[in-house]
Amino acid sequence: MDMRSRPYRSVLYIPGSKDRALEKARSLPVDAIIFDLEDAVAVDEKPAARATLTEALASGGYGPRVKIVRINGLDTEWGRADAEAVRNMDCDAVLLPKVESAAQLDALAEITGDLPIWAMMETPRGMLNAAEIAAHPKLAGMVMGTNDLAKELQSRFRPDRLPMLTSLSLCLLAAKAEGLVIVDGVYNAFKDDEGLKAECAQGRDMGFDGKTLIHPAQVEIANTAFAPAPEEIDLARRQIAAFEEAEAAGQGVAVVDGKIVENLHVATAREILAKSEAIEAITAG
Ligand SMILES: CC(C)(COP(=O)(O)OP(=O)(O)OC[C@H]1O[C@@H](n2cnc3c(N)ncnc32)[C@H](O)[C@@H]1OP(=O)(O)O)[C@@H](O)C(=O)NCCC(=O)NCCSC(=O)C[C@H](O)C(=O)O
Ligand SMILES: [Mg+2]
Repeated sequence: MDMRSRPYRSVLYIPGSKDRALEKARSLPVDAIIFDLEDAVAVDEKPAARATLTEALASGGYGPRVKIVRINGLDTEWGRADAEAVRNMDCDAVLLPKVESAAQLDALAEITGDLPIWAMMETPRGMLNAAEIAAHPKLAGMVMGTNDLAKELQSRFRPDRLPMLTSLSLCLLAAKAEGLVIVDGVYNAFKDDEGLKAECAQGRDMGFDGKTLIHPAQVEIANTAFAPAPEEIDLARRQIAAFEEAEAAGQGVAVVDGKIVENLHVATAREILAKSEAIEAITAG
């Protein structure tokens, strides 16, 4: 399956330094994993984490989960060594934090070659340059870094995320314009299921492909929120059938449940069914 057509409902951060978490992730029903060498790893542990992660990935066992390694920024003392190590790791993509320009992606690509790049979108300048960043030829996905963004914006947490909406929308527009994957930021209160559900629902409604997570307890909620619901699948099937029937009768529009169905709605219905099948395929396999 092509990297961009895979599901990304649940994208779990795992500190690259934590053996127990690296082991546990092999059995968690997540769509993708971000193996972190940046903020989840203490300064004293950075070089050791790089070695631990290289070994864990070489040992395998992560199955169909997309494996993304988040390195430290290239302007830090660890960034270059991380990028050189990632080039030889068994992973699907490299994730660069605090991306603010396409030039930063060029610099990374010089080290990591053909490996797809993902960008953390988490600074005001990154938001303003989102279109340029998304258009980079090596970029495959964007990850919202809402903790860093809140720090930079000096905004407060609100359940409705009003202070974040402009930034989330700018990155969504940039990612969608280029056909990239884009996943929402983390929900820090990992024991607050209701809060997480609400934030997942908001992210799903906005058009995000999934949510980044910090704890295994968050996985099921994200998987449910970002998968097509049974009612959506049923409606998609009925829309396709009704439209095909209308077309056969020489008409360009059908009506289902009192609402019009045109070509564009059929395209969305087919995407819903394709996503549902992709989820079934990775769940079964
Ligand atoms: C938040 C945690 C520190 C909590 O850890 P812990 O106290 O160990 O939790 P539990 O005892 O409830 O853990 C139960 C079991 O689950 C495993 N576990 C915990 N977290 C993970 C994980 N992320 N992946 C895999 N497995 C995990 C424990 O090992 C226990 O296993 P077992 O022993 O078998 O029962 C911890 O969850 C944690 O460190 N989370 C990740 C934090 C992180 O990655 N932070 C950085 C990313 S967030 C960010 O930076 C986003 C962005 O840049 C931004 O700016 O917004
Ligand atoms: Mg961050």
